[in-house]
Amino acid sequence: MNARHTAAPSTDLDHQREAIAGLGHELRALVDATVRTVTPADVLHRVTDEVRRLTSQLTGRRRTRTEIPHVDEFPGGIRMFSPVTGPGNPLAPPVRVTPDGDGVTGHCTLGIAHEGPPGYVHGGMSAMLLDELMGWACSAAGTPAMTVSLQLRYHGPVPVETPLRVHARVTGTEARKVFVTGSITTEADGDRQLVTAEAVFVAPDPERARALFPER
Ligand SMILES: CCCCCCCCCC(=O)SCCNC(=O)CCNC(=O)[C@H](O)C(C)(C)COP(=O)(O)OP(=O)(O)OC[C@H]1O[C@@H](n2cnc3c(N)ncnc32)[C@H](O)[C@@H]1OP(=O)(O)O
Repeated sequence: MNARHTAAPSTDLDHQREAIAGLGHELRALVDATVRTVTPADVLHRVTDEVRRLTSQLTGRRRTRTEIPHVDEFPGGIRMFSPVTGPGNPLAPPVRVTPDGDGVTGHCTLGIAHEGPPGYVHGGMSAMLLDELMGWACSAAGTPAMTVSLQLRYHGPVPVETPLRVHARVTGTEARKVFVTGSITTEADGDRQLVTAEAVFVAPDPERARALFPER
């Protein structure tokens, strides 16, 4: 799991993002502990009551389904609650994305919460990582777009608790269509592609984009 971000906040927005990331970090630790524990039922009941009590403290206004969080930059920027890159989402590893020469690279370590076969990553999780990174590659190329087709090949199992590298790059465009490839390797063996992907993304036409994202 990624280390908690500890840089000093400089604005209210940074302060809010810092707080969101802090809660996300602790919740990821809770999720990890939850899927590993062999503690007896009476302890689980006690913890369940405590978690229910904590959840009830997250009161006040909740954002609506289509509302873009004020801490985000959409499209193509910060997504605090993304299930892949969002530091505030306990479902996210989270993946740290960096631009590279010909696309984008994501770095993450998945835990037992993301397991499919024992000790290895769930295939759907690999698909989610690649889909997201390929979306970032589209944005990095100046064309924010949505997946219309995603084809994956699983060449070898992806280990959990192992630093991973997810790479994605745009290989071509045709009007609003963007063609993208991606791969997952371990950080230790960047030459051995464990999963590869080919995808077509489409940049929605402006009218469709307004209908899909009314609060953008
Ligand atoms: C905007 C940025 C948002 C970024 C967020 C992060 C994304 C992370 C990745 C995702 O998870 S995206 C979520 C999963 N994807 C979807 O939910 C998309 C569902 N599909 C749609 O909503 C519409 O297809 C879409 C808005 C993407 C496009 O609708 P449009 O009405 O704007 O496009 P249209 O249907 O006219 O198709 C445009 C071109 O794409 C082609 N196309 C459509 N579906 C295709 C397909 N499946 N395979 C190949 N090509 C396809 C279509 O033939 C056409 O080609 P031509 O221009 O050559 O005629």
